Amino acid sequence: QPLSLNELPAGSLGGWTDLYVEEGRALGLAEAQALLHEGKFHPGGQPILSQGIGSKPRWLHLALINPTAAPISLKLAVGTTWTDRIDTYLVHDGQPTLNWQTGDELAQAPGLSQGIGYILSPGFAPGRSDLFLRVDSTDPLIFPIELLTDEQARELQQRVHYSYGFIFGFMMALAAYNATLFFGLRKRSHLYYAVYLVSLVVLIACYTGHGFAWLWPDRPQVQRYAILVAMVIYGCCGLLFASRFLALKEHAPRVLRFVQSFAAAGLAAIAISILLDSQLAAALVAFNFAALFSVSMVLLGLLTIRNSRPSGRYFLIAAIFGMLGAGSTTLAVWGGIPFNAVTYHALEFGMVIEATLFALALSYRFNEISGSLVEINALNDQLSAEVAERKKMEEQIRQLAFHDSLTELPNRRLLLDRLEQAVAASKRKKSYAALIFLDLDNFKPLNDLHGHVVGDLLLMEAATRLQACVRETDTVARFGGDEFVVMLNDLGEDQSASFALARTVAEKILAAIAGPYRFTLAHSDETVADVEHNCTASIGVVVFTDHQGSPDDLIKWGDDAMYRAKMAGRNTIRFFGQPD
Ligand SMILES: Nc1nc2c(ncn2[C@@H]2O[C@H](COP(=O)(O)OP(=O)(O)OP(=O)(O)O)[C@@H](O)[C@H]2O)c(=O)[nH]1
Repeated sequence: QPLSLNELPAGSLGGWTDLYVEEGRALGLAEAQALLHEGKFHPGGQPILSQGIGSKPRWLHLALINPTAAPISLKLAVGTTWTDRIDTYLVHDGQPTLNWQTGDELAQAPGLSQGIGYILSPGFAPGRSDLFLRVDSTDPLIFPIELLTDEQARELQQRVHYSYGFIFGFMMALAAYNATLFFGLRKRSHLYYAVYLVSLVVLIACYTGHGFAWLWPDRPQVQRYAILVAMVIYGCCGLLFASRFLALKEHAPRVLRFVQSFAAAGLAAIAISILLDSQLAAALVAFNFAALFSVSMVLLGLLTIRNSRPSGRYFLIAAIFGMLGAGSTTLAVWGGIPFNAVTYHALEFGMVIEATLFALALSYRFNEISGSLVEINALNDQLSAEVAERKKMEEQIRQLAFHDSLTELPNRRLLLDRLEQAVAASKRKKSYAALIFLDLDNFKPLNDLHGHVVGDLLLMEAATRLQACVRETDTVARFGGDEFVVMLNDLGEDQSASFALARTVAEKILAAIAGPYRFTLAHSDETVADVEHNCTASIGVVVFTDHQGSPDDLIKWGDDAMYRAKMAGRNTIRFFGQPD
């Protein structure tokens, strides 16, 4: 029963066709017509003919009738963009009126419509027409046939263009975002993810015919393998990303080796198929690889879940969507499940969901890392604080070891060290230095009368006064009890000038110490008492240069001279080596 062009059903017209499978040599139109007359064609049955990889060429016949008095022009949309060869004949009143060849075997394939197939604009004269289509494809043979009005065809093309615009835009934006993240964060998962997305865009561009239409329209030999190679590369990029994201190297090195071998085997097999120029072998490799790839992604996700890595959960869900999508489309194109809009576009739906979930997985991973970074920073701060505290303690220990805790002046140990340096320096510079040994006079009665606290206050005050008498480069040390030692460096090369200088300082010290001391004491019964005390010092001075003595000698000589000052009635100065 011819199909009326006035009342065309929606969707693919495969159910209205008659079908003949070519055995052996290729037939011409006349032979096909004869076979149709002989009743050798059988009903097409399914709306979309789907025969899988490497099927035999087929003839399809569609009887049509234009019941109007005027010619009707329609759009005939047939095949998929990867169909190798389509020969279309329109016969009116037994006479061929149209003979049209296309398919991705031909350069500048006529009528190629990206994302749809091939679109032809036949005119149907009033009365009966017979449409004969010979289709030959090593790539999976999927053959929708639709007759559309100009308006419907335009709408279909627009819809397809917008959908792919969205898919390409979404994937490329995500890829660019992840590439940027990689350059910012130097995390290779982001880079591999960007590469994986780009490989997916390339794959989609290949099988929708965008590549063939825009990039290599004159190279059908490229088109012959482009989709199949893109399928394998896409799988390898997916595995690369998964291996990195799931850190297989660290957590499952054996699985990583297996994944690497699988990817290498896929690449080698497709390369060999191309070298042998076997499109059939390449198609079998690509489809088997794609199917195994989908399964491996899910297995990898399961493996990481088993190893209780939380980001593996996102990965698994994403991989399941990806697998359902890629698996459905692969099987539909391969001929395993019915080919329709849903199964055909399942890959794209699945991938948009997968990409979104992978992006979530990556941000989750990012959160995990920044969480650890915050912890590390906190630990670092704690550690820095502890190091600072330790340094402070060390400083305190050094202070205690080399300083007197009451007056904070250098103690005897540091004094000996400085004396050693001073002796060495005077030797080097040939200049004089002086050691002033000082003992407070009648200090004990102060302690006895007012207590040790007052004695301490006086010692501290005496230390301050001593420091005020000398230069910063000189040293004032507490030798012990009420004894202090002042060292004067660099008095010059002249002996008598050095003696004079040392005397001047000693006298200055004598005067400074002799000033009255006033303290206000707060007793435990909350009464306050003012204490005034006059104190003097006996001073022994040693002026030395070069190797006149060791530090111990110098101190001893200073002590002797001081003792002479005590003997001379206190509050006076005596020089070592000089008569009284
Ligand atoms: N308050 C206080 N007293 C101290 C400290 N170290 C030593 N003394 C006291 O200082 C006194 C030192 O006495 P001496 O130097 O022997 O005698 P002095 O009374 O000063 O008499 P001369 O030196 O002979 O004039 C002792 O009574 C010590 O107990 C200290 O750190 N604080």
